[in-house]
Amino acid sequence: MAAVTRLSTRASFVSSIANRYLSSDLTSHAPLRLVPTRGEDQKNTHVRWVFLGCPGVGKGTYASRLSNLLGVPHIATGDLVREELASSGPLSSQLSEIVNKGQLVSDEIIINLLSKRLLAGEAKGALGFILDGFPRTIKQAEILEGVTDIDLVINLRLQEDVLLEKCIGRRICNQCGGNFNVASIDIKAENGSPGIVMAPLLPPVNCMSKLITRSDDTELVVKERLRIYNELSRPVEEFYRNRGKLLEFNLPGGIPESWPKLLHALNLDDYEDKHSAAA
Ligand SMILES: Nc1ncnc2c1ncn2[C@@H]1O[C@H](COP(=O)(O)OP(=O)(O)O)[C@@H](O)[C@H]1O
Repeated sequence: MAAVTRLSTRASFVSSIANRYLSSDLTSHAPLRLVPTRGEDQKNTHVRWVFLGCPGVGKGTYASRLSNLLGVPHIATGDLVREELASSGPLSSQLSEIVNKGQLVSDEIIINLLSKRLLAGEAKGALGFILDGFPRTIKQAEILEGVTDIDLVINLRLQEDVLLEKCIGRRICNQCGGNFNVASIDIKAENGSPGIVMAPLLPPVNCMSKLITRSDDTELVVKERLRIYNELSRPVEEFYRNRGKLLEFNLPGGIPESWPKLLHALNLDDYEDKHSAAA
């Protein structure tokens, strides 16, 4: 029940950070608001969770499932970057060069995209968030800490050879946006490390002809993203570990094996039962 209790923690009003943390040219953009501007005494039920983990680990998959279950927006900064890329707006060519090399976009650009997304959610009355792909640097974690209390940080873990295969096998339907994976993973237990089996996550027939691969999911770029994760994002795990907020979760396999265990780790097994009974 601990997680359900966390769902009803008090709302906190978040004010502008732009002039506290960012370069002056950003102060004209939307401030980063992480929680709607409602009364502190109002009993808002919301979640302020963060997903950490290497590229390809499944942050998007599990964050999106939890978002549906808990009725909280799933905000993936990678999706915001890809939307900006697809919009052919002023940032588009600059972003495509960075993303296709597997590098990180500047904190300024990311905060700006995230702020806009949060304000749009706020305008629709969204409460709380499940962040995926942010924070990715210590500076981003400090910015986040300056504006809101994060309740929980879930760190998804998988061994690196599996991550590489999963990224390379990832496919997206360019019509419905569904995420699939053609990789069939079967790694035997070795030298004390457990084996892992992950069945492919194949698309329905009507998506088959519309599958695309992300331009940054090539072997070379994935290896660079993993290197950058280890250098810049791994310290973020330690940041939250030191604050007692990190839940480490070693994925035991694909979605059928991992999802129930993740719900159990989050004390949400009852929550899912009640949710499906009410639906
Ligand atoms: N918080 C962030 N800070 C900087 N760059 C980011 C951030 N989130 C996403 N990006 C950019 O978008 C790309 C795709 O992000 P994402 O879909 O989260 O990828 P991954 O599968 O590597 O976790 C990243 O490689 C990076 O260039």
